[in-house]
Amino acid sequence: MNTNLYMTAMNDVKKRMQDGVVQPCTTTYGIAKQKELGFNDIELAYALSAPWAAGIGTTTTALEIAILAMLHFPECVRKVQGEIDAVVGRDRLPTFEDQQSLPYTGGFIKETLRWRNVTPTGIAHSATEDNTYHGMFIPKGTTVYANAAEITLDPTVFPDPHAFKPERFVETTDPRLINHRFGCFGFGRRICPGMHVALQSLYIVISRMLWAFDVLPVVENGVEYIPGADDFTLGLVSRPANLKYRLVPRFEYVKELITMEAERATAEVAAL
Ligand code: HEM
Repeated sequence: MNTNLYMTAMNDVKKRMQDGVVQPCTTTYGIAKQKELGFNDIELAYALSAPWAAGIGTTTTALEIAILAMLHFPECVRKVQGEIDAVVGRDRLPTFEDQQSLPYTGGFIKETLRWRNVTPTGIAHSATEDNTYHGMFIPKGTTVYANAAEITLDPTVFPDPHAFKPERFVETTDPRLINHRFGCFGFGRRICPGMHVALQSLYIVISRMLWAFDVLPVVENGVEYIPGADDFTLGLVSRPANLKYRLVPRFEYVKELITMEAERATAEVAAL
């Protein structure tokens, strides 16, 4: 299935290159250099598309963790919505231009990624040389995991680490928090190359979601159901289990504005 998907995506760009209606991008670059790279079509399609696959499950999981946090910490949601309403108003959706003016919303996203880690054990690395760490000998070739989940709960950096406090990233003079590097994206030279795409995606989706909707618990047999804050699937990417919620429009013309925005975005993509 992946091969079909990746080949279709690449062939679409090839056709648009032939028709002269394409913006230069990684794919146009790769196609132009195919012979020089020595890749056949399938190899090239994978090289161009597969890195994005690493970004889909991870980014949607981060969004699900944000929704879980919204259900558990409605007072933080009200502050995000208050900030968005004051800065953006009611007549348009938030845009990337608003991002710098929405510090609490930014803090909410940072706190989401800190509170519950998308990849709690990080990705396996291999020691490239013999090491001694805190008196423990780690021979070359050892598989090493960084305990990412614990790193983002370190009380010396994040006091009261199990509390959800977006303001810890806003009302601070601590350079470790101001320059917070998001442990959930890994470390060193193999740090996630899609980190900035992920952060921008989360900003635009979360700010627009909370501009438009209240995120509320579902009601089952007359009782509000809130998924457990520690109820997560096991695996490299760890998702909230049994996540259920309701999106309730915050005002009447939400549907109309969102439909208009979807049509505008579709037209923009078609024009590329
Ligand atoms: C919230 C979303 C994301 C999370 C939590 C995340 C997390 C990670 C982590 C932990 C690693 C391993 C880093 C290491 O080895 O130390 C990684 C690697 C990687 N990520 Fe992401 N990622 C996210 C989004 C994305 C996106 C959107 C893309 C692509 C557009 C992407 C592409 C990649 C690739 C290609 C690698 C492998 C890099 C390498 O091995 O050199 N990721 N990511």
